[in-house]
Amino acid sequence: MYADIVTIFPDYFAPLDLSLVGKARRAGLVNWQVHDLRSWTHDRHHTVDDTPYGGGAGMVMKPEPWGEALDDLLDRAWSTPTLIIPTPAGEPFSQALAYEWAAASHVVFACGRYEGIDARVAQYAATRMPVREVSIGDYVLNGGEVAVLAMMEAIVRLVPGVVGNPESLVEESHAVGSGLLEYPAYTKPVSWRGWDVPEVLLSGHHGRVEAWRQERSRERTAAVRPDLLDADNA
Ligand SMILES: N#Cc1c(-c2ccc3cc[nH]c3c2)n[nH]c1N
Repeated sequence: MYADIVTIFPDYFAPLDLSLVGKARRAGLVNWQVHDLRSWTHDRHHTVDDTPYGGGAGMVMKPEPWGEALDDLLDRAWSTPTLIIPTPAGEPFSQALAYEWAAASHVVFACGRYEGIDARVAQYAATRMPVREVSIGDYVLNGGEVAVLAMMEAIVRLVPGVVGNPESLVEESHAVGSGLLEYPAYTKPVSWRGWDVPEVLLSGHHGRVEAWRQERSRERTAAVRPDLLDADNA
C-alpha cells in the first residue's frame, strides 16, 4: 500500500515514522509521501484559502491548489488511486474500510483545514478516481491530519506482514465479522493491589477460558455498544 498525503501541516505526520508503522515502512511493506499543499500555490503568500461564497464564518480551501496537486499525483501514479477526504460530514470510517485500503495499491489523503475544501474538488476528483469522504467519529476536529494519522495506523497494521502474529487481528475489538468488543486482558502479577486475575484464566482449561472470554465480550458489548449486538443479530 502506498499513500500520498497532502496537507498544509506536513510535520503532523512525523509520528508515522515511529513504532509499528515506521517499522513497516523501513521493511518495505508500506510507503507514503507527505506533500505540502502550498507547493501547488504560485502567489507570494502561498494562499490556500479564501472567504466562503454565501457568507458565514471562517475560510474555505481554494480549489486551484488542490486541483494542481491531484493532477500531479495522478500523473505520477502507477495505478488509479482512491482519494480519501476526511470530513465530519463523511461516511463512518470502519475496520472494513481499513481492510479495503490495506489491500489497495495507492491511496491519496486530502487533509482539509479551515471550514473544509471547496466542494468542487471532490466533484472534479470523482471524474478521475474513486473518492471517499469519511469521518473518524462524531466530534469535530480542526483539520483532517489527526484523522489521517488514525486511519493510517488502522490501515497499515492490516497490511500482511506488518503485525507479527496475524492471529492477534482476529480477536480484537471491531474485528470485521466479530461484532463484539474484545474481552479484558490480564498479565503478571496474578494479584495486584488486592485485585486478582480471574481464576479461570489460570486453569489451563482452554475450553473454559474461551467460554469465559466470549461471555466477557458479550457482556462488555451489551454494556457500552449494544448497537453492535443489534448489527450482529441483524
Ligand atoms: N475525519 C474527520 C473529522 C473532522 C474533520 C476533518 C477535516 C476537516 C477540515 C476542517 N475541519 C475538519 C474536521 N472532524 N471530526 C472528524 N471525525
